[in-house]
This record gives sequence, C-alpha cells and structure tokens, in this order.
Amino acid sequence: MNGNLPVIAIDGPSGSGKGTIAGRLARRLGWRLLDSGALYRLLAFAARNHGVDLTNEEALKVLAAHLDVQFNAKPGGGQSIVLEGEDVTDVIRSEQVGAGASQVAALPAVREALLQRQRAFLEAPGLVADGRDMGTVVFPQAPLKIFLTASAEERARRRFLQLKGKGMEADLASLLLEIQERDERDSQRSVAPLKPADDAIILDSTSLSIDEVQDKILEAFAALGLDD
Ligand SMILES: Nc1ncnc2c1ncn2[C@@H]1O[C@H](COP(=O)(O)OP(=O)(O)O)[C@@H](O)[C@H]1O
Ligand SMILES: Nc1ccn([C@H]2C[C@H](O)[C@@H](COP(=O)(O)OP(=O)(O)O)O2)c(=O)n1
Repeated sequence: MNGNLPVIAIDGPSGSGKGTIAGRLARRLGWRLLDSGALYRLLAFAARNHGVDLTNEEALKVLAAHLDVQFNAKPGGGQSIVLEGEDVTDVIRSEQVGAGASQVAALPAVREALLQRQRAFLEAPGLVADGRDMGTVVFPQAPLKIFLTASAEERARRRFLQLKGKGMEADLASLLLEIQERDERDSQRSVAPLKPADDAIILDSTSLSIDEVQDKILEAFAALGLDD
C-alpha cells in the first residue's frame, strides 16, 4: 500500500500560514498536495446549495461521501477547485464558509466519511497535507509533522489582507472574533481536535516571514535524510 510513502503533515489554527507553506513545499519537492480544510469548506458550501442543515449529520455524511470535486493544479502554482462543475476556488475562502466548515467538521460521521478520500491523496513520491488532524489522525505515520501557529491578532491581520487582496469583504475586528470562535470549536470538539501530535515540531510564525518558515521546515526535512 501507500503507507510507506512520506508525508509532511502541517496542522494548526486558521491563518497560521499552513496552506501557503504546504503549497510551496509541494511545489519545491514535486509532491502532491492535500488541502484537507478545503474538503470541509466544500461540504459546508455544498450543504448550503442543496438545502442541507449544517446540524443534519446523516444527510451531511451522505453528501460528504458523494462530493463531486476536482482539484486542478494551476501552471503557476496553487490549485483551482471545481465543485459540481463550478469553479469555487475563491468563494469557499470566505469566513462564513470557514465557520460552516468548522461546524460540519465537528461531526464524527462527516470526518469518517472524508477519511479515505484524504488518505487516497497519498501517491509517490510523497504528500504535503495541511489541516487540523493530518499528523494526529489521517497520517499518524508521517515522518515530519509541523504544528504551525501564530497569535490570533496576527492571524486575523493576515486573513484580512488575504481577503482584501482577493477583492472580498473583510472587517478586522469581526475576523478576529470569528477566528477565536473557530479556534475554540476546533480545539474543543471530541473527535480529532486541533492539537499538536506528540511528535510534532511546534513553529510559531508570528514574527517569521513566509520564507523563514519555509526554511525552518526544509531544514527539519533535510535532517530526516529522506531525499538522500
Ligand atoms: N509567516 C507569514 N507572515 C506573513 N504572512 C503570512 C505568513 N504565512 C502566511 N501568510 C499570509 O497569511 C494569509 C493566510 O495564510 P494561509 O496559508 O491561508 O493560512 P492557513 O492555511 O493556515 O489558514 C495568506 O495571505 C498568506 O500569504
Ligand atoms: N483537517 C481538517 C481541516 C479543516 N478542518 C475544519 C476546521 C476548520 O476551521 C475548517 C476550515 O479549515 P481550513 O484549513 O480551510 O481553514 P483555515 O484556512 O485554516 O482558516 O475545517 C478540520 O476539522 N480538519
């Protein structure tokens, strides 16, 4: 099976820089990328489109098992996401969809329904996976686990700039509140809560640039000797 292929697991709270770093590492190493948060965002978005209540665990489980989604690598880096034929790359990034994602992600049947789909991303030569439980639940065998964090204020500031950059509505004070609420829900849930794996390297990026974070992770990766 694919269990022996290497995985770099990058977990952490919203806005810590997981997606950015995971994308860069995957490109640099020529590995596949799993943006697991996008799956929960897609489910919340699809549920709204299909009139499914975000507390209806049974219906959400069925929807999760049948999500018609494609991740397409973009030539210049990054990926576009197509749900039921519609390009939803940007619309699923709103904080409202993030809050819905956090809500459906707390339901055990939903997490179970998405587990194999996530593991199926692991292909040669390796996978960079970002989310909340990559190192604890989905890929516990990963040889390199990073728990990326930053202060809530810095994360809200980053998200504000990111949304503005995409031409989307954003308010710094509400973003901070929403991020704190999401941190709380993601950390307190009973299944696969947001927490560092016992063997994770904890990296606080509050005062690190993206390049500095990348260098630290590449250093830790090189120390594993996997690319010898
Ligand atoms: N170390 C950093 N310093 C400054 N900005 C960063 C840093 N890491 C990421 N960013 C920016 O913060 C925003 C959120 O990053 P993202 O990768 O989407 O976080 P996450 O996936 O953890 O929610 C992006 O616009 C990204 O460019
Ligand atoms: N592996 C994962 C990934 C995301 N989730 C949930 C919890 C998060 O609040 C939402 C959205 O995740 P996403 O990584 O897209 O969010 P951020 O980009 O970090 O703001 O999904 C999860 O429970 N497990």
